[in-house]
Amino acid sequence: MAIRNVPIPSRQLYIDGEWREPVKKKRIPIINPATEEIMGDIPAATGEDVDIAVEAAQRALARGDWGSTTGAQRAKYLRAIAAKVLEKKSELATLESLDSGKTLLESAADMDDVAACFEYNADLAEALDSKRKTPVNLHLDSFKTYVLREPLGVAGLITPWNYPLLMATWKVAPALAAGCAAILKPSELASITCLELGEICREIGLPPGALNILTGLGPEAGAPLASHPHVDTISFTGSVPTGIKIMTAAAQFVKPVTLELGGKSPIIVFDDIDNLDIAVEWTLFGCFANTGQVCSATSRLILQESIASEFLNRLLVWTKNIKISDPLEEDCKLGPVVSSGQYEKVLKFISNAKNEGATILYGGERPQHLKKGYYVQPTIITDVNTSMEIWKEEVFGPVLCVKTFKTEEEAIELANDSKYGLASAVMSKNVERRERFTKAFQTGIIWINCSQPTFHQLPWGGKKRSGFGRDLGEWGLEKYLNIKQVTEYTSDEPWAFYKAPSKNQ
Ligand SMILES: NC(=O)c1ccc[n+]([C@@H]2O[C@H](COP(=O)([O-])OP(=O)(O)OC[C@H]3O[C@@H](n4cnc5c(N)ncnc54)[C@H](O)[C@@H]3O)[C@@H](O)[C@H]2O)c1
Ligand SMILES: NCCCC=O
Ligand code: NA
Repeated sequence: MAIRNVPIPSRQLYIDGEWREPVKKKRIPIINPATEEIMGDIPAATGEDVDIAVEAAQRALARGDWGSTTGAQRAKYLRAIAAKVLEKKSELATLESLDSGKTLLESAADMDDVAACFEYNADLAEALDSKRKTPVNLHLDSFKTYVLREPLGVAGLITPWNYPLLMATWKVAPALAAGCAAILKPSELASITCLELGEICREIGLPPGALNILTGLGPEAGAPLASHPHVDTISFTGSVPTGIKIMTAAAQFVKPVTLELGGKSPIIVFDDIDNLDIAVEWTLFGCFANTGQVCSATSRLILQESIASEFLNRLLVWTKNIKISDPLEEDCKLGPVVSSGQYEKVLKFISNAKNEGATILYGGERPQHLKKGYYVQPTIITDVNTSMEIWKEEVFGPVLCVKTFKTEEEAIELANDSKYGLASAVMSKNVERRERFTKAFQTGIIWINCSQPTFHQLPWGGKKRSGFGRDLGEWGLEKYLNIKQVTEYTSDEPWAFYKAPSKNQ
C-alpha cells in the first residue's frame, strides 16, 4: 500500500480555519530517519502565533457555529474527519512512516485507530446531549438543582512523536466532542500527519478556530501555550522532564493539566504457561513494537527461574527472525528510531549497561546490512541488577532487560520496583495468581497474558511518575468539561437566617 514517492506537502500553521505563515517566518527541516535525508520542512510557531491561535479559539467558542453546537452537531464533524482519514489512509500511513520511521504495517494500523477514535468520540458527543443537564434530587421542596456539563474552554494539546497522529487524536477527538476549541502542538520530530489533519478539517468545513495546529519547537511553541493565561487546560503526552515544566507553568494560573508520561513497565512470565512461544511473542511485541518507542513498552522481563534458560533460547530464535529494514518495505517489523538524537541516546543506554556489568545477550549495535538510517538491533540484556540504569530508566528504543525470580513475592517486588507506574503485564495460567497480581501492580494499565493491545474505549494513563489523568474512553472526555452546579431557591418563604428588622426600623 505504500506510495513510495508520496510528495511531502508544504504547509503553514493551521489557524482560524486557514493556512498562515508563522509570524517569524521560521521553518524546521523534516528528516527521514530511514535515510537521514531532509524531505521538506514544517513551520515553526512562536509565542506570537500562539497568541493569534488562542484568539481564534476564543472567537470560535463565542460564535454560534461552534460555541452553541449540540453534541450531535459536533459528532457530524468528527465522523466526517474519520471518513476523510480512511479515504486518505494510504497516503497518511506512508507520510507517517517516512516522518517517524514507523513500519508501514503499524502506520496503517494507526490510521485505522485514528478514524475509530474520532468515530468513538462522535458517539460520546451525541451521548453528552442527554447528560448536558442532570437534575439532582435533594428531597427538599424549597430547592431545585441541576448539574450542567459544559466545554471547559480553550484546550492546549501537546503531543509526542512516537504515534504522531494517533497521540494527537487521543486528545483532539474528545476535546472537540466536549465542545472545546483546541490548539494542538505536535512534536517537531514528526508533525506531517498532524498538519494533514488541518487540511482534513479545512476540507470538511470544521468551523474556523475550533481546531488550530501549531507546529514548532517545545520551548518556542509549547511553552507559551502551557503558560498562556487564556488557555484553560493543558493535556500533555511526553517525557517526565517536559511534564514537570508544563505542570510548573500551568500552576502559575492554577490551570488543570493531565500528564501522560513515560514508563519502564514490567512483564512477568510464570512457568505455568502452556505455550512458551506464545509468551515469547508477546514479550517481543511488548518491547520491540514501534521499535520500542512506546510509553507502555514492557521493557523489563521478569522471568521465573525454572524456565529462564529455555525461554531465553526461544526469545533469541524469535528475535533473530525479526525483519529490520526500511519501514516501507513489505513485512518490515522493525524500522529506525525517530532521530539521530534518539539513536545516540539508545546506544548510550546499551554501552552504559555494558559498563555497569550487564551482558548484551543479543543486538546492541547497528544492523550490518543497513549503512544509513537510525537503526538499532533489537537488544536483549541479561545479568542486570536493580541498581543499574538499564533497569531503572526508560530507553524508548528496542532494548529489553531481563531478571529472574523464584517466588511470587519476589516477582511483584521486582515489578513494582520503579518510579514509573504506567503498565504491567503478567503471563500465567493461574486465575487466582493473575487476580493477586492485578491488585498488587502499582500501575494504571494491566495486561494479562498479553502486552500492548490498546482500545479507545478503555482509560489510558498511569500513576507515580508516569503522570495523572486519563486519555481515552469516557474518562478521556471528562477532562475537557466544566461541571457547573445550579441551585435555585423556589420557596416564597424568607430564608430567615437573620432577624428581620421590625416594620418601624
Ligand atoms: N503515557 C503516554 O501515553 C505516552 C505516550 C507516548 C509517549 N509518551 C512519552 O513521551 C516521551 C517521548 O516523547 P517526546 O520525546 O516527544 O517527549 P518530549 O517531552 O520531548 O516532547 C513532547 C512534546 O512536548 C513539547 N515540548 C518540549 N519542551 C516543551 C516545553 N518546555 N514546554 C511545552 N512543550 C514542550 C515537544 O515539542 C513535544 O511536542 C517518552 O517519555 C514517552 O514515554 C507517553
Ligand atoms: N498503543 C499505543 C501506545 C501509546 C503510547 O506510547
Ligand atoms: Na521526522
